[in-house]
Amino acid sequence: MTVEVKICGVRTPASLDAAIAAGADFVGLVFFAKSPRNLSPADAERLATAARGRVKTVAVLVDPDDALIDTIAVDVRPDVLQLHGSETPERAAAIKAKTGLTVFKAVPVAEAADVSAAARYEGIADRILFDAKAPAGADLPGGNGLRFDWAILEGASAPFALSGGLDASNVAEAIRLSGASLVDVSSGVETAPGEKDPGLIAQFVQAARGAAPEHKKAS
Ligand SMILES: O=C(O)c1ccccc1N[C@@H]1O[C@H](COP(=O)(O)O)[C@@H](O)[C@H]1O
Repeated sequence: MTVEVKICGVRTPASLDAAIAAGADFVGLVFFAKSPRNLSPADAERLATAARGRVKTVAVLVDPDDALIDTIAVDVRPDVLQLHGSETPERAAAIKAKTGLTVFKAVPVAEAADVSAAARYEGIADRILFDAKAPAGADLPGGNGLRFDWAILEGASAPFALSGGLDASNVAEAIRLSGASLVDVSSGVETAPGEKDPGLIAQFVQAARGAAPEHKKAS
């Protein structure tokens, strides 16, 4: 099984090109004012236009209102909406119905009970994205470079995505322990918050491609 890769927080044409050259499947465009990766809809539209037909784009949103969703869906035209806030299953379903887009729902994880709680999004979200729970009072709900115990995902319903503190040195182990079919990285391919590094992006994609979940490996 090939594990898909998402490079999140792409802000420049050079970073977009680096992700495509490395063979990423998705790039994430972040719409969250407090993030060092935040984009205006106009800048995101330019990047999404450059990406079209080369790599899938994911709009990363945190509790978006309908006006922002309309702007993103009409102007940016991403392939996927990633809901990274406290959106309820009902809200996620309404956003999916309104836009007709694929929806990834991020679920914050600190312990096994958080993984079970993701079941309420089954049949609504196209993919659950398990991300490390941000510390209380953190500015960002994601993109903090924090990880959690990947082994607690062993019983999660597949297919799911994994993020939180991944980098080229640990992504193969994360895939092996969790069984994730998509891995998502932001801080782990940066030299400073919001500054993507082409070499780190290439190393990350290569490391993820070489990995296979434990239970999928040939004996
Ligand atoms: O990256 C951000 O700035 C961000 C802001 C708001 C919501 C989500 C965000 N990113 C998501 O966080 C994880 C990756 O984080 P990291 O690799 O630990 O830095 C991933 O799901 C991003 O899509």
